[in-house]
Amino acid sequence: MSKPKLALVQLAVGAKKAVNLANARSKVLEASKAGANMVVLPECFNSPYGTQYFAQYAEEVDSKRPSESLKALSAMAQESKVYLVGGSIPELEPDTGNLFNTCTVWGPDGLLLAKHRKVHLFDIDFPGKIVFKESEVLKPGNALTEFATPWGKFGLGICYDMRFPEMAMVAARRGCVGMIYPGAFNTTTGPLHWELLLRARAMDNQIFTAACSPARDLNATYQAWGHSTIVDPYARVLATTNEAENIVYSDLDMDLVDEVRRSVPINTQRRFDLYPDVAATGHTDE
Ligand SMILES: NC(=O)CCC(=O)C(=O)O
Repeated sequence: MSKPKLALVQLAVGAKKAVNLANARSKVLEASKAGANMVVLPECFNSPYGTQYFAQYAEEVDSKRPSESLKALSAMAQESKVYLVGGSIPELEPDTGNLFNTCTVWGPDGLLLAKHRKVHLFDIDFPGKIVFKESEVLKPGNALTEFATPWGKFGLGICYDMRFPEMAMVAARRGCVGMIYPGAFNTTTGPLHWELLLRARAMDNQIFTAACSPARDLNATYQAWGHSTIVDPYARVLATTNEAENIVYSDLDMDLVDEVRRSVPINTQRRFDLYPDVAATGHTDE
């Protein structure tokens, strides 16, 4: 099948972890019944998003000793027979006590396919609007991550990671056909940059991009932007939504990746002689 259906579950996340897990399960099943082959959950899908919550909700991420959220994700993927990008959860590394913001990806057999620790921590200071410092409590991951599906390889990033074009560029040069970002932008930077970043990453790399947010909770300390969005390799928005709980669907025509690359062949026109400090890794002319 060259047109898998992608579903982004813009989940309403609250303070009760068990409720979040149950809600995620019912939405993943709903998406699967609607024909989705790949389903994405948002950043921090099992806990409210905020530095004050990470330690309280954190779990070990070890598929050999699955914790509450990992068991739930594995079961959801298996029950619904989808590729499941399990949003992210706060991860506790038991040996060091370090905390990470971590995404896990599951196959339709319920087995763990990939684990990505957020590489670029969300530290911003937008005067009069928002100050947020993930690095006060989290450590950054130190690896780029991709996972294989029957429709091609996808790169993974978490939210703020989408601001770094190098990550998506390297994934595309390594043959990824898309980037998936569980994310939780806010009401200051969301309207400014969320869609623009997704379209930019798609356009520069001629890949699909998708970002899945939690729904906005007006009682939460952090107001998520919502607007979960899927973009095609021409940088066209295929599907999006507002801030309410919802599932965003789109069929992905995988032939578009080659089509746009034939029409606008930037992949074979790069001048690495003029920018030798930019890696040519995986570039099609190598
Ligand atoms: N959770 C995040 O990383 C938020 C990123 C964000 O809002 C941004 O503007 O970047």
